[in-house]
Amino acid sequence: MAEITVSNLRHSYDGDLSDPARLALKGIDHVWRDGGAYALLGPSGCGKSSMLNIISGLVRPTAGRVLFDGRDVTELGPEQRNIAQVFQFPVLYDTMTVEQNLAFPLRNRRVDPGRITRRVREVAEMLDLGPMLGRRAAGLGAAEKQKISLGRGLVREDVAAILFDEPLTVIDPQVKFDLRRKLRLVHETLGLTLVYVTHDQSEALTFADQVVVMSEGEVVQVGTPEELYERPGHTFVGHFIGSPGMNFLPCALEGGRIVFDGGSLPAPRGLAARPGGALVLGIRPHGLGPATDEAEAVPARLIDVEDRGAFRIAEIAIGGNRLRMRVGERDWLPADGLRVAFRPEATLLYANDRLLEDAHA
Ligand SMILES: Nc1ncnc2c1ncn2[C@@H]1O[C@H](COP(=O)(O)OP(=O)(O)OP(=O)(O)O)[C@@H](O)[C@H]1O
Repeated sequence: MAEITVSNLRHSYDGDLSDPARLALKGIDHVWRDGGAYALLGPSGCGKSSMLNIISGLVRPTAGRVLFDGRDVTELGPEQRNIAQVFQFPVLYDTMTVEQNLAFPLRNRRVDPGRITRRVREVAEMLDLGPMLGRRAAGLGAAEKQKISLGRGLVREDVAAILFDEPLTVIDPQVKFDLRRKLRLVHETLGLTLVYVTHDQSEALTFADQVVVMSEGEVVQVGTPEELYERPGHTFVGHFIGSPGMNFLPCALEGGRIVFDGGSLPAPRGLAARPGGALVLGIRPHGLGPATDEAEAVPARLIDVEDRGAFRIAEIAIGGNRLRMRVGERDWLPADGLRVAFRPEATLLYANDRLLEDAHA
């Protein structure tokens, strides 16, 4: 396994770098640590597959460098990079048995037969493929076939990293959950560097130690699932992660207070300089609650309440702002005279979409 560094990576599919807005990748610097379990998360078209294909060597970046353990591999093709890649749809040989399919990447590299048998059994065991090693792939269902594809990615011990490009899209939800758990287990057992591409936040958050969030050709935040949830570094992350996403209120700092349409709150103590650029207050639905005896509360109007089983999501209006507030099943929500408290540690400020790091109340 290797540490993979991408440095000032820019990519345009027509080779023209003159218009930054049109680039598939807009100057990315990132280090994929050796042995890390990463998710690469972002909406369709944000550049995830481009990044993955540049790491594996399937696509050459228009500008920038790719380093494996400090060695520049930018000009090398996929076969010289030693990367395993698992795609959305199963890639295997229908006429071969499960065992032959799993062994194929090793036989191809003339690995010692004894080692092949051991490794194939080990990986088959981890993926629950042991009982079907002798069966032909042709007769198996989509989930089994994709498990074999995953297994073919995992059997090689010499790879720099294993890249998964939305590998569970064709799998039904229950099996998906199971396979994700297995992949985590495989990661813990084998200590491989895994990069898992997905546009599904729950997949990313349950799989990865570190989530790399991309938007419009840029990496907007790298962090643990908890960091992304509790302290989104960018308004895009607040909006994209969480269901429902973060609430945002345009605001200004005046006389030591954050002032927004419909109310105000004390300004964060740590805020040294007055930030420039468009300022917004961000707060997760669980950072809001009906005020009990809080001195600082903001008048709000209840619009609607949605039952989500163990909790409810209330839609409220504060001035001209619409917000979502998470409330317990038994919390009392008055139709008139509702006052809402903002949990200070969940109240974050963003200038030009970037979190002001020292800025919570
Ligand atoms: N082969 C290609 N030729 C031209 N443009 C491309 C090509 N592949 C991707 N693009 C463009 O590059 C941008 C990034 O696409 P990319 O496939 O990397 O994003 P993605 O996040 O993986 O999206 P998806 O989840 O839909 O695959 C998009 O604007 C896309 O249209």
